[in-house]
Amino acid sequence: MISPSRPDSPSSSSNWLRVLSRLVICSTLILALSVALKTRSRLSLLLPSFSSQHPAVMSYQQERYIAELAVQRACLLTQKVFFEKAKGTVSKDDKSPVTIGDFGAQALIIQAIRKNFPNDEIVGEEEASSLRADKDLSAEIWRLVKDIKLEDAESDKVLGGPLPSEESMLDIIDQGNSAGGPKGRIWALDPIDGTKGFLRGGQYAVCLGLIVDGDVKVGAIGTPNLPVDDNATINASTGAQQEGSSANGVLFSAVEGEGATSRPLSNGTLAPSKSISMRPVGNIAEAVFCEGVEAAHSAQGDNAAVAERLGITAPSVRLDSQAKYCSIARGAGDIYLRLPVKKDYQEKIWDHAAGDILVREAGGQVTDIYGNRLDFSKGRTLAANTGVVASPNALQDQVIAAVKAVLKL
Ligand SMILES: Nc1ncnc2c1ncn2[C@@H]1O[C@H](COP(=O)(O)O)[C@@H](O)[C@H]1OP(=O)(O)O
Ligand SMILES: [Mg+2]
Ligand SMILES: [Mg+2]
Ligand SMILES: [Mg+2]
Repeated sequence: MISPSRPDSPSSSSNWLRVLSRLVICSTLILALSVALKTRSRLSLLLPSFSSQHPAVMSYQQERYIAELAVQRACLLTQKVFFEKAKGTVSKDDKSPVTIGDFGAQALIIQAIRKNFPNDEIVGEEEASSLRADKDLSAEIWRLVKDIKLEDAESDKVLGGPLPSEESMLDIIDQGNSAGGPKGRIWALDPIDGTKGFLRGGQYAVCLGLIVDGDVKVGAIGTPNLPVDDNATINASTGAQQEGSSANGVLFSAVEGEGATSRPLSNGTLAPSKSISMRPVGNIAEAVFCEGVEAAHSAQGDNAAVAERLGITAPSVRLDSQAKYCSIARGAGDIYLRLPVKKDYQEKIWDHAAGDILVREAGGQVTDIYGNRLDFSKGRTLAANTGVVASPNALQDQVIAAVKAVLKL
């Protein structure tokens, strides 16, 4: 027969022990929870810098903001050069205006990256050795750079304010010397993309992309001479007819998984943005090509053969620079073809990084002529790719099939 247990029996004291140990576990859990909550609220106060090391927390919002603001400030410089010095110089065979704009814009943008993301690497198109050898040119660029600031003092401070000296400007230009590669955070910078367009008085772009572990995550492109109106007719010679006109000047940006936006360029804080997307095209024969102006940069005869194969009859929109990516991303044109002229030309990462994410986030695909995604992990060039084909998701397979047929791939 089993006797009933008494309060002082061994089984009753083990009950007490169990209750006590539960109490200890509960209070430890409560303590751990409160420490975690406090740490989280402290992190959220530090979020801008925290997110740069832990992108999942805030998906590159700070990077996008700095990229947009830095590109906007650099556009103040390029436009100053464009209106004061560049327009029409192509006929005089004087390339120095674009050189001034290139170096000046690269200095201003790298300064902003260094200030906000000091551990990141930068692949910039320009390097300062030729400038160190040309004291007059260096002094001229410094005179321009030192006076460029956003009208809003706070925004300007975020980018690091004015550079301290001409020497520091040269040093900073050289910090775009990263070899690129498959690991880490690498900014790809083209301070003026489409130098020919710039000199022609037409389209050019200031382009900045952030590549993380070989994939583009953030892009910002300033196109001072593109019309603000998405539906305005554009061609190679559409430019900023008048200095200070509010009809032209657009800032595009995109973050992976967050869509693409555009806003008018401004002199101070960022203007309100709107979301952009590629145009839905039901019948591919109704699509419009966006192509380069320079015959040396893409094979225009092959482009025409692809258009014919797809039944496209509308004339191509011809533009210099990554303004082509921007145009198709906002539905001002549908398909961007850059078919190779020379087999051995390797495209540069700064010529495509920002455009790649912009189009992908606007509902398109960007591949090479074989239909492979652009591979930004190979160093300073797209060594694994040949040519570029970009179009809305629904059309890409058809376009690639036509490209392969024309190029006999
Ligand atoms: N031989 C070439 N093939 C393809 N692209 C080139 C070639 N030479 C220069 N580029 C780059 O092509 C881009 C502009 O071409 P497009 O306007 O036809 O798209 C620019 O990035 C330009 O450099 P840069 O940045 O120095 O202007
Ligand atoms: Mg370029
Ligand atoms: Mg360039
Ligand atoms: Mg160049």
